[in-house]
Amino acid sequence: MKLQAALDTLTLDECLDLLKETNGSVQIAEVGTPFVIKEGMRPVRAIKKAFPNIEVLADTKIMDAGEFEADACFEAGADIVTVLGVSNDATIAGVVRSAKKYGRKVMVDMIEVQDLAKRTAEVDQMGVDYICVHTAFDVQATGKDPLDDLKVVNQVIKNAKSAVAGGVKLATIDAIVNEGAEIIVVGGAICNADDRAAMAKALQGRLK
Ligand SMILES: O=C(CO)[C@H](O)[C@H](O)COP(=O)(O)O
Repeated sequence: MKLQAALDTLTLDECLDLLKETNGSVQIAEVGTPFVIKEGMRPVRAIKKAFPNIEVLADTKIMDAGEFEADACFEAGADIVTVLGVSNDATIAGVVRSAKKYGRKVMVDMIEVQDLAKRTAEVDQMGVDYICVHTAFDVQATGKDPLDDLKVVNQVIKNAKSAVAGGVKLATIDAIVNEGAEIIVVGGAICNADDRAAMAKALQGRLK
């Protein structure tokens, strides 16, 4: 299991400090979608250069022009790129082609997929590395969390590994760990913690 820290709202300098403070607890640094919108691929390059041993995920949530957009992320040094599960198969296939070309990985973000079992079965046949269940930030306030969706994906997948995102915190991580996921994504619970290093260490301590 790997802990992925989602860096969504901090500045680049704050992210570099966070990764220094939490070094050893975080295996994957996610350059979050809001961060990509603000800064493009600059944080991907900077984080990869400063922390060559940490995997960098570009959370681009690609929806079209899959190969072209994924190429740009991998050229910047991303180890993993995200594409949306609701995208056309041709878009996901393009991202997979790009990843194979660069020797990198693809995560499919299943945010807002309506028939999760059906789409997971389809995407699982497409050569992707991770299938990530994701409770959208905008619906987390309703109390929904991603555990039930993770159970669905874990029952269906035969090739890809599962990942989970959306409001995961210390109080909810044990149930996720017990269910099983290769990557557990935590954003706000680390970035907004009073002591980020202690929080990342505590979360990492719960992983198997
Ligand atoms: O992709 C995202 C939002 O679309 C976030 O990075 C992901 O949900 C993790 O952040 P948090 O733990 O704060 O929900």
